[in-house]
Amino acid sequence: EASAGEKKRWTLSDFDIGKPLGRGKFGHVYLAREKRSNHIVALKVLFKSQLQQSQVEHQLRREVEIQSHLRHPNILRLYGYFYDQKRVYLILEYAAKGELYKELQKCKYFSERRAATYVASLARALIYCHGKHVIHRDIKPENLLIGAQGELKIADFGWSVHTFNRRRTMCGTLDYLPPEMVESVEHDASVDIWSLGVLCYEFLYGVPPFEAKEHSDTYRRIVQVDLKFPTKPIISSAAKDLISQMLVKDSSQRLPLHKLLEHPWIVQNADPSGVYKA
Ligand SMILES: COCCOc1ccc2cc1OCC(=O)N(C)CCCNCc1c[nH]c3ncnc(c13)N2
Repeated sequence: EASAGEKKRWTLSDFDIGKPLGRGKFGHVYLAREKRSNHIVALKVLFKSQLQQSQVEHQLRREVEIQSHLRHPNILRLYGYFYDQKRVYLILEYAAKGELYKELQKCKYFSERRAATYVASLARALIYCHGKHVIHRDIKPENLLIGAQGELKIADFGWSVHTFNRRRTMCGTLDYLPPEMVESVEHDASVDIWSLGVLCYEFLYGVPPFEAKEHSDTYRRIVQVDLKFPTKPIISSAAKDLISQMLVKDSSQRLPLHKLLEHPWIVQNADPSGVYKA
C-alpha cells in the first residue's frame, strides 16, 4: 500500500473492466471495479495518438492536475490517472444515473422545481471553483452527469480552465458562449454566470436561448443578447427574471452566483438538499 504521502501507481491490472458507459471525443468510458477495494469507478480511456493529433495532451495534464484537487459534491471526482504505451486512463467517480442531456431529451424540458434544484447545485459548484480561481467549467448539458441519488455532477474538465482562447471548433456548439468569448476578448469568472443562464433556459424550454440554424445567426443572437421567451411551456415570471439577470451583455452586470442562490425563484423552487425528488 502506498503511504498517505506518495501517489499510488495504478495499472490496468488493478481493475476489472465492466460495460462501456459511452464514447467521448477522445476515448471511451467504462464501468470498472478496483480489485482490492471493490470500489466501483468510471475509467475513461484516452488514446495518446488522438491527444497528440489534437495537441491537447498538455491541456489534459493541467486539467487532471486541477481536477484532482477539486472536492465538491457536484463536481465529478478524479481519483487518479495512469498510462501505458498507447493510452491515458482517468480513474473517475461513477455517476450511476448517467448523462443529464439524455434525461433532458427524454423529458423534453424539466419542471421549474427540477431546473431550479439543478441550477442551485451548479451555482454552488461554480462558487467553489471560483473560490479556487478555476473558471469556465463549460457547463453545457453534455458535460453534466447524474449521481445515484439524483444529484448533478459536472463531469467536464473544461479543457479551458486557464486557457482563454479555446477554439470552439474543438467542441462544436457556440450556444453556451457569452458575448465576450464569441468576440474573443478577455473574460473572467462571469462567463460561468452567462453559461448557467443559458443552461437554466434550456432546462425550462428544452432548447438553448440563442439557437439558430447557422453559426453566424447564433453568433449574432448572442452578441445582441436576442433573448426571447416562448409562450409554451408556460414559465413563471420569476424564472424569466432570473434568466434575464444572468444573460446580460456587460459581464460586470450579471447577477453574482451568491445572489442567484437568494433569488426568489431559486428559494421557492430549489430543493435545499440539491437533489431533485420526483
Ligand atoms: C478528458 O476527459 C475528461 C473526463 O471526461 C469525462 C469523464 C467522465 C465521463 C465522461 C467524460 O467526458 C465525456 C465523454 O467521454 N463522453 C460524453 C462519453 C461518455 C459519457 N459518460 C457516461 C457516464 C455515465 N456514468 C458516468 N460516470 C462517470 N463518468 C462518466 C459517466 N463519463
